[in-house]
Amino acid sequence: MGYAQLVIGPAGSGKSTYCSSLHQHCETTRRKIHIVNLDPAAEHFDYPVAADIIELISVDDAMEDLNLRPNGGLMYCMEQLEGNLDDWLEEELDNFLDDDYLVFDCPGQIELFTHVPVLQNFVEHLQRKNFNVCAVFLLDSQFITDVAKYISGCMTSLSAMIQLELPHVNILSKMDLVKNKKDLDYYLEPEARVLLSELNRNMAPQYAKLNKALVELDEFSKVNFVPLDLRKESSIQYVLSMIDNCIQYGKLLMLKLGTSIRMRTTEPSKIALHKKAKIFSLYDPRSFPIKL
Ligand SMILES: Nc1nc2c(ncn2[C@@H]2O[C@H](COP(=O)(O)OP(=O)(O)OP(=O)(O)O)[C@@H](O)[C@H]2O)c(=O)[nH]1
Ligand SMILES: [Mg+2]
Repeated sequence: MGYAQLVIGPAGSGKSTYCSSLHQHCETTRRKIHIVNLDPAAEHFDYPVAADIIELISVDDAMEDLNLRPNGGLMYCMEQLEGNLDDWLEEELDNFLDDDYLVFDCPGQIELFTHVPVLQNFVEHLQRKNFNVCAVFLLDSQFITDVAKYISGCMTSLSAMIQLELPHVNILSKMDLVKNKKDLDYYLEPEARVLLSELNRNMAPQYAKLNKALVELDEFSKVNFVPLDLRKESSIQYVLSMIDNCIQYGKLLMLKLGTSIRMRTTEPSKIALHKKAKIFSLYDPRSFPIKL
């Protein structure tokens, strides 16, 4: 059983920076993760690249060979990825161990997770290879300076959730740039009634019916954001443990640990205590209180 995060979100939302900080955090905590670059336009990396789509195709090559513009070039590259799942991806995955933890740093074109099936097929392939996959959707906290932008971010996330049909964690990135954290409480625990009145106040009256329909969407209540401040290890750990929970990372490890503890000690109270400590630190996000 392998584990994977699919890091998605609009362009510039902080996906690659998140991957790099996550890698550093895992190094510090002596945990092994591998970051795979799926962005054929990426040139510089702040993390060691365990596998790279550029070895298959790059946007520059696609643009030059087919006379495409950057967006067309990127979509072409992603189609190439889709067509090479059984060979290129298969070969790359063979380089990892069965229970490895991979983090896929995706491009920011929103069509990739709204209406083009590339990532959907990619995920299905990973699942066939026995990976537990979680979608990690990043939204720039600067994006939600007003309620309309917040709703638009939620809709994008929702469409990724519906398309990918994966366990899904929404992250509000770049929290270090938020001056007044209190302003965000409103969005982190949104109330439909308050959102609606705010929307109506900001928009022309002809949108009132649309606003009401949007805010009352049942699925809308499933979109919740977790703030992430990369300056704080506790914040990274909190987000990571939420994602681990979603993909049940640690369950197998815990079983193995349980067995090895039992082999070293036969005293039942000690076994229970050790197990409890491990379960708590591996699974429970509350063991890493988040301070904003
Ligand atoms: N202050 C601050 N800046 C950040 C943070 N995360 C990312 N940035 C900046 O935001 C910009 C975009 O970050 P990236 O990590 O490249 O974003 P991305 O989502 O990978 O972008 P694309 O790959 O182009 O879609 C860069 O200038 C980063 O330095 C953060 O947590 N805080
Ligand atoms: Mg990037």
